Amino acid sequence: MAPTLSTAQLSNPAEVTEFVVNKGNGVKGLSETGLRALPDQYIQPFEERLINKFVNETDEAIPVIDMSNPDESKVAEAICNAAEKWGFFQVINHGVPLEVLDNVKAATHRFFNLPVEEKSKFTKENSLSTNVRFGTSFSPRAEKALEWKDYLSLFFVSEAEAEQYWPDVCRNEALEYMNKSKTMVRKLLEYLGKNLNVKELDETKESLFMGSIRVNLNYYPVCPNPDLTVGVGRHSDVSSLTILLQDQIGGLHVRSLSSGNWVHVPPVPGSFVINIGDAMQILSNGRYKSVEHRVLANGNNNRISVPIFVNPKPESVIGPLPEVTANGEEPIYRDIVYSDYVRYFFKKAHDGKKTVDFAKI
Ligand SMILES: O=C(O)CCC(=O)C(=O)O
Ligand SMILES: [Fe+2]
Repeated sequence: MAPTLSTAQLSNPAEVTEFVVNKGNGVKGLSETGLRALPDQYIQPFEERLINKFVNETDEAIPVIDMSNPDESKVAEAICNAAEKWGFFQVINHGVPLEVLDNVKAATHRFFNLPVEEKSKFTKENSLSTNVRFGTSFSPRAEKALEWKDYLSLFFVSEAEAEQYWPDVCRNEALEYMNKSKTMVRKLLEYLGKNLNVKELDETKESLFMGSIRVNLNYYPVCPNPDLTVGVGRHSDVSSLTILLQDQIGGLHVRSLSSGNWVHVPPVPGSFVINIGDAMQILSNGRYKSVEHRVLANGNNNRISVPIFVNPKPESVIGPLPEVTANGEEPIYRDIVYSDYVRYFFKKAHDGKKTVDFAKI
């Protein structure tokens, strides 16, 4: 049965927070009450809502790269160019079986369609593992305005840990998705690394670029006033690389480095959206760009996405790679323990590109 909230409860911010955040109904539960107006705490400041003035006025588009091109040097060149000029690109014919993508999308719907009693077993308060977290918005306690999104975050430690703690309805599909994507991730990192004079992805480099992995299942339910809020606010990712699977609904926008316009990332069936994260921007001494992006709320459709955040190991020290600074290039970032960087990111609300300044010299 759909959850209910009275009109009086809906206009009381404390009651809404109790229902969405503490009781674990999420914005999906809120959306399913059939509410007609956006509760106040989801109303974003005016400047965060202006996106529609900028989109559709641009014919810019992020590159779509066919990874099956037999001329591998062309693929590598296109990827490195996109990483420098856009920080974002899409890949097709990437070698990850389409069935694996369909299965993880179906598993995402299965998880979010569970009754609230089941999902709330995985909230911060209830989850038996700190590596498994069902939540809403980005950081509800730090944010002045909330985001219209629920998520399940799965930090991979081991198959055994996942077996014990990840939700049954999506565990195998999320693991399969993560494992089957690794060959492609390695390829991308090899191409990006070679262009930085990193000769091979040995154990040390693997641990630095892809030493830890987090899979998120994101759910953006239908929103009563999508123009007043956001699905995800402006931010850049703290990963080295993010691999994103989106469904056919659309709504992800990327800030063009050359024009400042917000550019829509159109859903391309069977593709991945790839973006450079802050860790890679730091490791490459600013050569590869971790770019601002955001997701619009949608008034007509529910949307899901499934990012894989490919990260350094939490205990890794990241800073400009010696291969990059060997030729005398001045480092623009200091060395920093990756987990300190991530902690700083999660301590505050989404605020565009500001996190990376934390590592600036
Ligand atoms: O859902 C999307 O398209 C993007 C989500 C995102 O940017 C994130 O989870 O960091
Ligand atoms: Fe992101």
